[in-house]
Amino acid sequence: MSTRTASEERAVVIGLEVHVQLETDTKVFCGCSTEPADDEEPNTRTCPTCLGLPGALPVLNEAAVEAAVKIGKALDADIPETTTFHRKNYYYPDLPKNFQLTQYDAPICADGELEVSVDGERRTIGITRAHLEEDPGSIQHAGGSIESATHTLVNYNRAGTPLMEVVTEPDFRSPAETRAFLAKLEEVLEYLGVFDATRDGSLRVDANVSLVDADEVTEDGSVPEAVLADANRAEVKNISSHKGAEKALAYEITRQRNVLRRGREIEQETRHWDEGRGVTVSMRSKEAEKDYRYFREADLPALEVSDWKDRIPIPELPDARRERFRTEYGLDDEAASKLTSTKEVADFFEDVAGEYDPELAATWVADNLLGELNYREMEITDVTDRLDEFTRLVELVDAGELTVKNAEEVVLREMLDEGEDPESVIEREGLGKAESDEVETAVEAAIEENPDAVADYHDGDEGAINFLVGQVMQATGGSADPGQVNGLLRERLDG
Ligand SMILES: Nc1ncnc2c1ncn2[C@@H]1O[C@H](COP(=O)(O)OP(=O)(O)OP(=O)(O)O)[C@@H](O)[C@H]1O
Ligand SMILES: [Mg+2]
Ligand SMILES: [Mg+2]
Repeated sequence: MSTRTASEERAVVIGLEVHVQLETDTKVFCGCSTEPADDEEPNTRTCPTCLGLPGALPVLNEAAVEAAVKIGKALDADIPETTTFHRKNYYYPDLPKNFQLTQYDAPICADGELEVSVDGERRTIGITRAHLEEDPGSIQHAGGSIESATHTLVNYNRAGTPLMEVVTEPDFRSPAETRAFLAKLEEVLEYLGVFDATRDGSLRVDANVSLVDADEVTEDGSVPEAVLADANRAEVKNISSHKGAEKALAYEITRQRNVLRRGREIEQETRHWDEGRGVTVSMRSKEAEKDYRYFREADLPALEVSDWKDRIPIPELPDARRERFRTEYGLDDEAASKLTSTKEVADFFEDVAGEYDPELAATWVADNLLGELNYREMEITDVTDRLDEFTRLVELVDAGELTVKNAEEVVLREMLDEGEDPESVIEREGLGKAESDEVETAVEAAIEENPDAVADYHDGDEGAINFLVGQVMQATGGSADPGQVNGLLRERLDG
C-alpha cells in the first residue's frame, strides 16, 4: 500500500523539450529547399539524402550551425570545443532512414538559462542543453484523428529541416510559466533572425509533468535530483502553441491529481495532446534511452566550434533593448515594451528617433503607426522602406504645419491606404498652411461673435474658454487641433 494519503499536498514539476525549426534556405544535411512552395505536391522537395536512400551522404549546413551558435549565445549557454552527431534509432514512418540524425553527448549548447516574468515575478529557467537535429517528415492521419484514421499519408518535404531542440530543467511550477517561457523564447529567436513563428509547425513542444510532495520543494523553490528522478512523469506530445502548452498541462495536472486521489500510481508514459477534444491520451509507456541505441554518425566528422562563438555576433536582445529604451529615451514601461515587441519595430523606432525627437518618435510609432498598422493587419516591415515619409510627417506636425488631428486621422491613413507621401495628401486634401489661416479666421470670428463669453473669461470663468474652443471646432468642421485653438484664443484674449 502507498504510504501517501490522498489529501497530501502536491507540487507541480514541469520540464519542456521545445523543437524549433531554424530558418535556413536549405535543409540541414542536404541542399533541398526548406521553403514550402505554394501548393507543392507531397514528396517533391526531396533528394536521396533526405529520403535516406542507400549510399547518400549527409553534408552539414553551415547556416544551421551558425543559427545554433546564436541561440546558444542568447541563452547564455556553453558552446563546447567540438560538437558531434549521433544516430537515434527508431522505426516510425516519418523517418525514412529509421534513424534521426541528432546530437547526444556533445550537443552544441549546454547549461544556459532564460529569464521570464510571470505576473510581475521574475523566474530564471535553466536550459539543460540545446542540440541540432533534423526534422522528420510529416504524417497525416487520413479520415480523422490518430486513433480513428483508416490510413496514414507520409510527406517527406519537411524531412531534414533543421531543428533546434531546447531542453529545459524541470524548473516550471505552473502551466502559466511555460506559456511565458515559450513566448519569451520565440521573441528571442525572432530577434536573432533564426526563426519564423508564423510558419506552420515551426514550434513543437513536449511537456514533461509530474507531481511531487510539496514538502520536498526546498526554500529556493528547487526540487532535489533524487525526488525528480523518483517521480513518475508523463511526457505530453503534439503541443504546437504557447496556449496549447498551458491548456494541455492544466488538463494533465488535473488528471494526475485525480489518479492520485483515487489511490492509484502515475504511470511513466508518453501521452498525446488531442487539441480538438482538449484532453491528453495515453500513447505508450515511455521509451528509455537505451531503446534508441545511440551511436556516432560516422559520415559526419566532429565539428570544431570553439571559435564560432566569438566569430558570430548576435543583436541586442529584447530585455536589454527594453531597458536601454527606458534609460536612453526616457520611455515608460508600456512604450518600451510596445517599441521592442519585434526587432523590426525597435529598429524602425530608433531610425525615426535618430532623425528626430525621441519622445515624439515614441508617441508616433507606438500609438499612431502601430495602431493603424494593426487595424490594417499590416506589419512594420510593410513600411520600413517608407521611414523617410513617416519622419517627414512627424516633422510637419511638430513644425505646426499640420494639426495632430489631421496628421493622425487623414494623412497617416491615406499614406497607408493609398501609398501616398505626406506632402501629396496634404496638398490634395488642402490641409497645409491654408488651413492654419482658416483656424485663425475662426478664432477671430469666435471672439467677435461671442462678447459674453469673452467677458466671462476676463472675469475668471475658465469654462468660457471651452465654449469658445467649441465654436472654433464647429466652424472648422472639427479639423482644427483643440490644444492649438486653446492657445490661440488665450493669446488673443490675454494680449
Ligand atoms: N520529475 C520530473 N517532472 C517533470 N519533468 C521532468 C522531471 N524530470 C525531468 N523532467 C524533464 O523531462 C525532460 C527530459 O528530456 P530529455 O530530452 O532529456 O529526455 P527524454 O524525454 O527522456 O528523451 P526524449 O524525449 O528526447 O527521447 C526535461 O525537460 C526535464 O526537465
Ligand atoms: Mg522527451
Ligand atoms: Mg528529448
